[in-house]
Amino acid sequence: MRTVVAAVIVAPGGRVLAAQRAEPAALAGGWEFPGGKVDPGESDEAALVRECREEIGVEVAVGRRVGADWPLAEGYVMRVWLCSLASGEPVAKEHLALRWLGPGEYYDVAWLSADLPIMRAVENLLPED
Ligand SMILES: Nc1nc2c([nH]c(=O)n2[C@H]2C[C@H](O)[C@@H](COP(=O)(O)OP(=O)(O)OP(=O)(O)O)O2)c(=O)[nH]1
Repeated sequence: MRTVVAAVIVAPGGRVLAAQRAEPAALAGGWEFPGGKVDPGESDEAALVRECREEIGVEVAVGRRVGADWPLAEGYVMRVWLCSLASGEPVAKEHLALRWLGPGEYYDVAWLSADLPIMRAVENLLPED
């Protein structure tokens, strides 16, 4: 079983960063949390920081975990953490677009099917404004 890590980057005002996948064709256009596969020998947290640096050009501070292992297709599980921005502003290096979703906008994008329950869990963790 391989692990995919993903970062729910939370900014002031309860904004959450969503990223639109560019590939593969089956997932292109769907929205996800920045992240990717953990490399052999790499820790989950190191992979999370690396992927955010590579994909959106920011340094993140890793916070609390969201849920346990979230099932993905094809022998993968996803592990998710709340993160905050330590430095930089996100830019789409590998995605089609990035979008900050404020409270009331969390379901305004077409989340990948695995991500919809994660967004619901995140909503319960974020303080209400
Ligand atoms: N990063 C990320 N992947 C997700 C999410 N939801 C979801 O179903 N996935 C799936 C899509 C992909 O099949 C897999 C992650 O693969 P990836 O393409 O992001 O991994 P990677 O950056 O390491 O890319 P690669 O080196 O394998 O090309 O997990 C999510 O929120 N974030």
